[in-house]
Amino acid sequence: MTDLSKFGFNKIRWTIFTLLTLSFILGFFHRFAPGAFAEAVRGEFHISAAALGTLASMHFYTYTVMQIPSGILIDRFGARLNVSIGAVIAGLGSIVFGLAPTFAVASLGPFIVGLGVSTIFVGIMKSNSLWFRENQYGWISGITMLLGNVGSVLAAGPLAVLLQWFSWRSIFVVAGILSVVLSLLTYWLVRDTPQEAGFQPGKGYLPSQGPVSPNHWLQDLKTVLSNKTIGFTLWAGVGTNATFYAFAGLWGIPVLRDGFHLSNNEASLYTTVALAAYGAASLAIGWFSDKIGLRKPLIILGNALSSVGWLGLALLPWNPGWSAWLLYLLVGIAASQIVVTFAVVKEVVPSSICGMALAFLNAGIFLGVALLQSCFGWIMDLSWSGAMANGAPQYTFPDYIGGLLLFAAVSMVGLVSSFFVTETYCQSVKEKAA
Ligand SMILES: NCCCC[C@H](N)C(=O)NCC(=O)O
Repeated sequence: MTDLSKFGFNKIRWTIFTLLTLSFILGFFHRFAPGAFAEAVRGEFHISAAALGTLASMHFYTYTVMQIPSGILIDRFGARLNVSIGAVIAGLGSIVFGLAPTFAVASLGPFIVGLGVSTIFVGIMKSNSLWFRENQYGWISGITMLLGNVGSVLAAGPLAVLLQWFSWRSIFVVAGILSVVLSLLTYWLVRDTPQEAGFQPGKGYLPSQGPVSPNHWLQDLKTVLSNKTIGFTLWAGVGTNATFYAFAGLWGIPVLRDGFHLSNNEASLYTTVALAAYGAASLAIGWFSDKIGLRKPLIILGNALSSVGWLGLALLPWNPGWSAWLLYLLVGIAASQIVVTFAVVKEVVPSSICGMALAFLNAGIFLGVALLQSCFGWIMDLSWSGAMANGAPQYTFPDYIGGLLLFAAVSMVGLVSSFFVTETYCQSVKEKAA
């Protein structure tokens, strides 16, 4: 084995990080593209809005269901193999969607894409845990989240512009080909561990690396599921991050439109800026947590800010303008707490099974978003006056208060849970000898 220099080490790890991040960003393209291309796709297949919603949601179903299996596979066989295979599958799904002759075949596209991209986020987080030192994990997770978030912004505006020159079909086929190319590059250039890339252990700049777990995966899964801190961090993450995603992704715009008569464009500015603040705060909170060597106070602070934000949105007499900006930014910034939450989850289990633990938290947040979005709508319908216009129900601000109070309650449960999270001092538990 050759002992390469620190410069060589940095070059290899940033190449790995860049390749995995590009796949992550492409994953965001696949997640948000059906929204950007909604009218074009609907027009071509002559389908209703509900059918389009079902088509887009296929991605989320397979993605969520596949999180824990992906974590298990990544812990066993590494990020390189799993992300390479995942990116090829995602690419094929995108090509199937782009070439689909019928709506039934098109529905298969997001299903296959969701299956493929389900390996990417856990793959990158696991790879980060093996290529970056423990006291850099918050910072590198923050950069990962920030770049993913950039992907979601890119997927909205620039996609709509691309559609002026190219058909949605050709854009999906090209995205599919790009995924396949990224998969080949990942297989060629990514290495699961510094040792695999030829670095000798014992150098100061090398992160320590645990062995592959000797246990049956079911036993490791039991270890993850029975870890109390993981349970508490999940509640804390749902209280901040799932509530925010449920709001920014669905209810944050209609509440301004129905409650204050803002146009769609004016209202969407608030959620876009809140998402941008979330991305920037993710980087800051990860860096700050590593710097002070603490995780728990930031988890508590995130849930406290989130609770105040949701209570403010439900009960204060806010209006579009500075008070709305303040409250939207507050819940967005509080949601960045998820970076520290992911770091704790990685640190309270041996590194050999951290893929599974990260996947469990991610799946829980996805499920939380889906459930919270539905419950919010269901609560709105309970208070709805029955007013209709052009065949659609008409809501007013008071109809949104129940949903906002629900989010406040979930954040407060998260706040209580966050006090029970174990402080890791930014260090992983040690691997037990096999
Ligand atoms: N519907 C979005 C939920 C986001 C959950 C989590 N904060 C996250 O960013 N996960 C990364 C991923 O895309 O899997």
